[in-house]
Amino acid sequence: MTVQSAYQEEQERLTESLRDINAQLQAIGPRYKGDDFTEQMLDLQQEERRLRLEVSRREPYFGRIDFQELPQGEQKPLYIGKAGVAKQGSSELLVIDWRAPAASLFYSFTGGDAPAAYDSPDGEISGYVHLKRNFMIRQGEIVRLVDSYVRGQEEGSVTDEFLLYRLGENKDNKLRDIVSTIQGEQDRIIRADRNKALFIQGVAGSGKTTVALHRLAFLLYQYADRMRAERMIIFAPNRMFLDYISGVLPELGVGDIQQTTFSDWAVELLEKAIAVSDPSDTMAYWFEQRRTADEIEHASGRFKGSLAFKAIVDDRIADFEKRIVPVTSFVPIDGLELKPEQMREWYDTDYGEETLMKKRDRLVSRIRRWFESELKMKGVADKKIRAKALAKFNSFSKKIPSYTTIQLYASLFQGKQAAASVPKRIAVATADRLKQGVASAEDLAPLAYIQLQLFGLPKQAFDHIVIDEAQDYSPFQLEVLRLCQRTASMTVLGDLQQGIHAYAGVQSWAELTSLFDEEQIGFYELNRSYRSTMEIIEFANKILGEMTGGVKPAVPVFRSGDPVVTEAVPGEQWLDRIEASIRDWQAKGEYETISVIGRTALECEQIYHHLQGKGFDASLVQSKQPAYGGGLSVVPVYLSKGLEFDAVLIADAGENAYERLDAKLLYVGCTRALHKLKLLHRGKLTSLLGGEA
Ligand SMILES: Nc1ncnc2c1ncn2[C@@H]1O[C@H](COP(=O)(O)OP(=O)(O)OP(=O)(O)O)[C@@H](O)[C@H]1O
Repeated sequence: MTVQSAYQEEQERLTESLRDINAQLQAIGPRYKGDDFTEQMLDLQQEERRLRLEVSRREPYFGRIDFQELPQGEQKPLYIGKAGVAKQGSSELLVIDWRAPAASLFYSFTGGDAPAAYDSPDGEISGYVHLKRNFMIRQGEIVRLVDSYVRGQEEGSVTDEFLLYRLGENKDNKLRDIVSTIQGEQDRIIRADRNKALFIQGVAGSGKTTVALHRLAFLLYQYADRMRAERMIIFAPNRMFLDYISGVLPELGVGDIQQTTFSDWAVELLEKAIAVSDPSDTMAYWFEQRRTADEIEHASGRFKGSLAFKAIVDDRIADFEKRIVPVTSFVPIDGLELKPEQMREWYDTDYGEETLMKKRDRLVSRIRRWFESELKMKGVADKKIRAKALAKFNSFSKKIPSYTTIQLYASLFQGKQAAASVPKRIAVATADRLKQGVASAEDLAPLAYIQLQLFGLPKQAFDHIVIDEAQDYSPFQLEVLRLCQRTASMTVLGDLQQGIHAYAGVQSWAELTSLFDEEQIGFYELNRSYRSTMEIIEFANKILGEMTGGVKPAVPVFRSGDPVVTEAVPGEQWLDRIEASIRDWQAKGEYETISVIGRTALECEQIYHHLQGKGFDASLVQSKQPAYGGGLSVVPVYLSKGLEFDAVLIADAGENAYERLDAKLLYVGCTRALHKLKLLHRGKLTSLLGGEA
């Protein structure tokens, strides 16, 4: 078949499919507004269906795979879209959902004449793939049609033409879904076993964030009866990043998943009993001035995030628990005695799995009930005696220790015990802070942990947790989240090579995986980078050189672009040359998003004001920012993590800006670029890049 006739045939089928979808949409009645519960439920279902059809109307499908099931099946075309659609009034499928078992073939098939297979609820199904076709459909028209595999042609291998086309596009201010071009190694993660803690080490631009979001959509589809969106949660590094990723799930037809930062979540769990210090202060401390390797190694965040510190917290909690059950008898009136053995028995046997403060409060209530009923049985009616007994109860119960989370945490930094277990400078700084009712980000994991031990989780446990940029998490943080689940079902993703928050995060995945039993873990690596051109990736890989920490360097997709340029600039011309580069790029009109990435917030302010003064419509990204608006932005390098831009200008890659310890920072900055990367440097180029004058 010629390309022309294939196109015509597909266009006819598309028009027919759209007619069907439109007819189904029109047949949906108005929304129900009454009070009847059953009707309301039906209305919700209908509304969901309407939304699915709306998604389909925009782009009914993006792929087709022709499959012939063995041993005797017929060759059938399967059209794959974001939502499955049946023909009107029939069970025959016009489009199958990308998450359906058969659709996995579209992603996993790598070519060749041998039979391919996919897992279905009825077991493995194998057969021959005859055709793999990609479409791009806009406003009811096929604007692009690419056959990436035709059986019997081109040595039978799948080509990447469609992927390359998609990767070559410009980006705006939001991350997008990738359903039409998910790659085999990504698909394996998306469809991986539900009951596992999946750890994903993925190089910059390998699609980690995107894959995690698609995985959520898959889990909700596949385990609709067991997993609920409201019981899923995504942890991202900051609110700007949350805004950046906020478009993907709705595009995939998924709503209601909680999206938060660890800090916001912990403050909520602590019922806002404590304020959190401004994260920009921490950022400023670590990134605006030079810090030594020793300072990083001995940072209080590393100490408080460690399992060794968790053991100290556990000891403190155990000590509290040991003191809950009184060791002396309670004697409210002469001749009436409640022995400690009895109280111990109640505590140990009756309150089972309750949290500590609940057990403590129940014990106190029980003691009160005991003496009240004893007095009644003994017929003690004298008001004076009763009042005296009550006073005795009050003083007895006061001796049973009681803590708020913050009190218990604060007690770790006071007294002799603290001196023995917590370094003095950390104890003093933390105690001072807590006295003022303020916690720092590093206090939140232990505080949340204590809260869970004392009072428990107020809401339902999570069905699934996604943690993005997990290399910046401490083992203690992950342990806290692990406790909020019934079974380990997590997607934990990150890149050790981008571990720029070394003062708080981990240096190896083992620090996090060791929290789980071996059989609970799945470990995946993503080494192909989809974001940047080959030139940019090869350039960025050089920055890390040998210091890869056991992580394989990023492998580019074969997408070539402009060479990376480094340019020396005299100090006095620096701002003008930044301006000239941007002007040049904007004049070409090739890029939608451009970022000037500076080393510090101070440097960025300077650049931003200069650009503003010259009439540029730029935005300055700051750490508390709730959203990133796209266009031209000026971003401190440490805030650029997770984002991407069509063109990136590293404002100053001089030796003074990036020393050896800053390799990961510069790597993060360079790997934000999709198509164009240029580095200016005042003075000598950083030795990370060869150090030329
Ligand atoms: N299979 C794919 N098809 C098309 N685009 C893809 C694919 N995988 C990833 N991308 C694109 O690559 C870019 C990087 O993806 P993403 O931000 O999810 O990667 P990441 O691994 O989280 O990156 P980083 O760690 O550098 O922040 C995005 O623009 C995404 O759309």
